[in-house]
Amino acid sequence: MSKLEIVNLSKIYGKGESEVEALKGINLSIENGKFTAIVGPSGSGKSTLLHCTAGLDNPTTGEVILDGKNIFKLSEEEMSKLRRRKFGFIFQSFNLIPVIDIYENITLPISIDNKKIDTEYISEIINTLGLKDKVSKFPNELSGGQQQRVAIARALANRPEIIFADEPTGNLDSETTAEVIELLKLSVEKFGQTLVMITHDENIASTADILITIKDGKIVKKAENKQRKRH
Ligand SMILES: Nc1ncnc2c1ncn2[C@@H]1O[C@H](COP(=O)(O)OP(=O)(O)OP(=O)(O)O)[C@@H](O)[C@H]1O
Repeated sequence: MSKLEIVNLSKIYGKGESEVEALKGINLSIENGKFTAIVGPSGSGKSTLLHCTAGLDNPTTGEVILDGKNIFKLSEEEMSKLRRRKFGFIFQSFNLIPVIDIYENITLPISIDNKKIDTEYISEIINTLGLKDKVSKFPNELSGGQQQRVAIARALANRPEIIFADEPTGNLDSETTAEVIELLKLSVEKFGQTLVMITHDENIASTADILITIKDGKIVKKAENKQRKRH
């Protein structure tokens, strides 16, 4: 069953001579509980697609349907609630808050929403991501890989329906990359969440359930990997 329907999405940046058609009529269903990887050359429109799909940017035309509703028809308040409650984000830069400790960083999406923290679930995430002895530390006391694990934990904290990740390992060395990706996939499988990830890394892409290739703002290939190893 699909979770999110992307319908005829297009995005034009700029006007006149400086106009760039970044997305040209994208149609795609994001499948529930699966890991979808998006690959393609630099400038092909991957980040634009991810940002529009996640409601971080407005498309020029097209719809993104979640729970039967076009997210671009939501009010500003409904849209920010949607981003806060149903979506989780992981970017290349970890975007942790330096003045609060790791536990507070991880639980921030819940406290911002004035929700009660499910301490058992949060402990499970913290243990799965190997962060148990780091919870009272501050971001600058952690390595890049550890900070990205915190960002993953934060993205999982409010049990989002979908996690969007834009080159989440772009700033990490290859060993840490492998470790972070394994943990991300393990978390997604263990907690049953949908993951959409942009990556330049062919090894990572080859482990996805669904591999989408974008070129010049269009989907040129959609491949399903039925053999993917499960943990
Ligand atoms: N804010 C913007 N203003 C104008 N043009 C933009 C803007 N953002 C992206 N573009 C252009 O839109 C096209 C698609 O960019 P996008 O960042 O989506 O590609 P990408 O596949 O994610 O690239 P990369 O792999 O290098 O991150 C590019 O030609 C880019 O220069």
